[in-house]
Amino acid sequence: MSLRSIFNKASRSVSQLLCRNQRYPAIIPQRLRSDDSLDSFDDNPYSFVDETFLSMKGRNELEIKHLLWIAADLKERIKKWNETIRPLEGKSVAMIFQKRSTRTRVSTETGVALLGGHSVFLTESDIHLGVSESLADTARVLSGFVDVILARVNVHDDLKTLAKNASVPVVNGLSDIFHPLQILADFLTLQEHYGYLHGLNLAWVGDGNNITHSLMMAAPKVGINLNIATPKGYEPHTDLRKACAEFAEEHGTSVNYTSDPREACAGANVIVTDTWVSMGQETEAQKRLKDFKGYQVNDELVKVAADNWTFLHCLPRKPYEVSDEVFYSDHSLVWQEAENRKWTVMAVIASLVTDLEPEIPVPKWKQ
Ligand SMILES: NC(=O)OP(=O)(O)O
Repeated sequence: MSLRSIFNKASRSVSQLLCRNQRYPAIIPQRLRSDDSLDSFDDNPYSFVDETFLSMKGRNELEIKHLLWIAADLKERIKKWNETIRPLEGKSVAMIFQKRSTRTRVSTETGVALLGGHSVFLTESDIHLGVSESLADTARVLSGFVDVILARVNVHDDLKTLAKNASVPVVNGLSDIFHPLQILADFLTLQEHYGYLHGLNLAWVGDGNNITHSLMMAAPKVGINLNIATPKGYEPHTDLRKACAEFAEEHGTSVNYTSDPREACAGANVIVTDTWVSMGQETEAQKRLKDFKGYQVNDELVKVAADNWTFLHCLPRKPYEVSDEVFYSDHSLVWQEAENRKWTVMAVIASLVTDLEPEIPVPKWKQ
């Protein structure tokens, strides 16, 4: 045994001893189990309870932090200590994709494999999805084969249909309304960079889209203050603004909306943006490029940010929304953020179907 591996082993043992009394309550998988809970799937896509992992609207502070802790634990133990952790041995994940993907697809496939599981990538041309077999029937059939369904859909209602009819957990791999997996990766990245989440001021600059909505459902709960700048007509959904305000009030955080990117970025620790033309909006491209003029995150805009500012982007990136100077700067955490998609989706899937508990010490959430 080399000196290095003896040192690694000793460090791991000390970590495990230190964290023994610091566990959060385990997350109980909140799957649909009885007809009673079907009532929560009403016609309003914004008001349902998050029964599986569709939006993070229904996830509380402890659950979000527990997922981040599991993700950090997997990253440290597998990547740093080279441990073998295989809680998904014998388990399968169906990955339904109605849209293209690099990060969500590859992070899930490789992450599930790393945990000992098996994934099946299914596009609309592979299965009878909504064409010669209804989504509901597809959900019922897949539930007999796999332990988790992860789906990237055009319309959020399709996720609800899958979740309503599946007897296994359904994970949102992106919909028109939410992208919760991305937000977990963002939080893990910020936790790694700053060493805490509570008290960070995060400025969103751009479209009030699925990423914005997911940030709004989670950031106030973990102590992050939000300043959201969108052009008129591209604001986040009103019902979600109401929910976000309630989360902020409950957790003592702030949420502000403006159409002025400079106002949103003033004093910001974290600046986040996304493409101005999401998948499926290609026909609106010309109008959107015009409407978002002045919203580029660039050297001029970041002058008003805090000295320790960082930049996040879910990717893929276009130069319209962020200049090369910012995107490739030392302040940009985008590659670390992309990698963290893997550790966080692993945490979500493992926590839904196994009793996996973290072994590293609980992260320090406050400065
Ligand atoms: N951020 C993200 O979801 O990337 P993909 O579209 O490549 O999955």
